Amino acid sequence: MHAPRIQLGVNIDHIATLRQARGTRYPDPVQAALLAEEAGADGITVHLREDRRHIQERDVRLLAETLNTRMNLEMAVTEAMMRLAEEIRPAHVCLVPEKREELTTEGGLDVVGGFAAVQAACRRLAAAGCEVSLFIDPDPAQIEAAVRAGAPVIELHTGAYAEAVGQAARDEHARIAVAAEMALDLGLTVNAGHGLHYHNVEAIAAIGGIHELNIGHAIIARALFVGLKEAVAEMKRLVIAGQEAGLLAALEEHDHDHEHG
Ligand SMILES: CC(=O)[C@@H](O)[C@H](O)COP(=O)(O)O
Ligand SMILES: NCC(=O)COP(=O)(O)O
Repeated sequence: MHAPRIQLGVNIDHIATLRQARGTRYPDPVQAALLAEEAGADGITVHLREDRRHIQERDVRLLAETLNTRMNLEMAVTEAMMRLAEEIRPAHVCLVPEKREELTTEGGLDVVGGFAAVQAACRRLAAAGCEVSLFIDPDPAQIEAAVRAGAPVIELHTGAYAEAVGQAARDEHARIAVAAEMALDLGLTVNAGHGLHYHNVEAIAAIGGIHELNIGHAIIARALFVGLKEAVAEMKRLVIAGQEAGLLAALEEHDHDHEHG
């Protein structure tokens, strides 16, 4: 059974969080991005938040001129962000919900509730040459709305899975797997991310057909102890191992059905 190798997008927001805490020039997210690429990152993700708590507009502009892979710009659907994306034209734009008071992105984008605005944003970004992704919960209604809005890609929010334990984690994993299958059947490219770390990532990578995982916080945290290149390389090994385990399980299931069916 052949499948394209799963991609790892490294989110470097948390490098900028450390810099912004003191208002220094270091650590530099651009330097981090280049090291992550050298260590095997397939793309670099940045979330330019409205409150500018980590990544700054200048970082996005510098990255656009420096990256050797591709930028995935996460942003809210606001007119100011739309204009910036249309000017910079990142390879990928992921539309995300944003609340100023949140610690981190709490839920997925409500494509159903904000349909007209999301659809208009998808059209504008596609016209600017960006591949648009919608960061949504693993919810059939949101997936169906993403297709209607014209987004070719979704990123399934794995935060609830990452926070759950025991049976609840297994239930959240099943929700993501069912959502991924539905989205693939509808012709979408399926990415996933948020809260993934070295102990919970393989089970998500094992879900059939996932194209890319975007991971930041855990990689940057691990980099404190092993260095950024090693932290990225370790995560990449786990992601690929997870995908291979998933493919093997699918093959065994197929053989079993064939023999007994
Ligand atoms: C949308 C998403 O999941 C990431 O961009 C994540 O939100 C980054 O971290 P912060 O939530 O700390 O900005
Ligand atoms: N879209 C998810 C992302 O970019 C990384 O989120 P996290 O790993 O920092 O939680």
